[in-house]
Amino acid sequence: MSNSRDVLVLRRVRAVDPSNSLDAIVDVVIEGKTITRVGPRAAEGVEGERVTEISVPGAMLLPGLIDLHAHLREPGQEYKEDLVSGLAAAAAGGFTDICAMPNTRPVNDTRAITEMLVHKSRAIGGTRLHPIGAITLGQKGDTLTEMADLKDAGAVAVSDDGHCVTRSDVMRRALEYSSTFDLPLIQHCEDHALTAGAQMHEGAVSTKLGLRGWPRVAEDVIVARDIILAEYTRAKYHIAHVSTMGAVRILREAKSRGINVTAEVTPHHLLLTDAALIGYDTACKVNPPLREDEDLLALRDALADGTIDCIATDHAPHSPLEKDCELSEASPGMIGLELCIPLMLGLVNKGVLPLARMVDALTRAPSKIAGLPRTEIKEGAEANLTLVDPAASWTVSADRLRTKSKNTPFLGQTVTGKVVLTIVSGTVVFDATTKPA
Ligand SMILES: NC(=O)N[C@@H](CC(=O)O)C(=O)O
Ligand SMILES: [Zn+2]
Repeated sequence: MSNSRDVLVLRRVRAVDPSNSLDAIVDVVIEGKTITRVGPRAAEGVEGERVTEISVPGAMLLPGLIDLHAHLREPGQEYKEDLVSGLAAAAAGGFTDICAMPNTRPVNDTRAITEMLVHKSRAIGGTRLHPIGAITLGQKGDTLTEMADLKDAGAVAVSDDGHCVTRSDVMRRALEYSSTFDLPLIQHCEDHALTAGAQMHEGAVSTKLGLRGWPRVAEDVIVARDIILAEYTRAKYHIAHVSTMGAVRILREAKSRGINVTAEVTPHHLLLTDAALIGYDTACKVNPPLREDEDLLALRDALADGTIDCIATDHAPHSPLEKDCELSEASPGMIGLELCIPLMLGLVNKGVLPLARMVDALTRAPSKIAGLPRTEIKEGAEANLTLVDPAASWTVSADRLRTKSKNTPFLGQTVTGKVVLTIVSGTVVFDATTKPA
């Protein structure tokens, strides 16, 4: 985890940082916490006892990845995940920074819990954790939290994720209140009255399986209403895990009118459809549900053209208690931190997603939304970096994952692309360079 190396040299890496118009084979020299040299021959002459060299043939160096949406389950559900396992999974996934959703037990709706998360995660070290505070007390959707306190304690955004703020009056006040503290408000867009009893996306597959569905419009009506309220209040509004073609259309139109709205998409919504539910696999039960081909294509297009700003994992660990059961009993969610890079590189390799957009969507874009310091590859910047071996193939299996929970439909699949090194503020927090890929 820690390292006392004074100088770290990454030799001949393909450094990709679109925010600095960088895509070149270079050496990168890190001294202490800082990137001191970046260039084709930057490592020349750097030698000595305290120099550590890392050379992974064909490796790609990215600015440290940032996840706006992860569930670490602490406090309260440590049997699914805790800060130690969640931060270890984040580091192994290449994330230098992750934002933790507040749907814990109890809900993070107070200064005390936010402070606990900040202090405990700092003591653990490694990937940095940025708490997200609740919008309403207990995420019940009625009474606003003390957002000034949450922000002061370290919260970077507010969200009732897992639940939607459905009341329009509450949403209006929440947007007004959060904007006075310049906190982005992240909405889980679901009109719960339209999704009661839903197990999956409403469509031909749900009909065939005899399962109650969550229609696209349950997401679309909230997105539309919220954008109207965001325009009215001039607040910073962010859509969590957008999943429908209708929401994409509304988002695109809002952006074209200059409204302050942003959105994230998950890897699973870019790769899977409701067809994955045909075997009643509880690993594929997730909120919002996996949709249809036309949604998936709309999401891909919108991510590629920047209408959707960023990729977020929505890492949602659940134990066998919540997943080894009937679909109707199962909790929604899937893990994501350690699969994000291979899954997204898969889309890059297929020509669906330009590499520069993938990198931007995992680095600059989320840092801007959450107001976090940027991670970047340039001389003088703090060394927050992710080294990836884009050619390494590996098979996803429970024993290779650091997260406590193994709920993913990608188990058993062979993927290409592997994070080999994660550096936070000059310290190596994950290192697979010496182990076989
Ligand atoms: N995505 C999910 O299906 N589940 C999330 C909650 C959420 O992000 O809505 C969870 O906390 O398990
Ligand atoms: Zn959600």
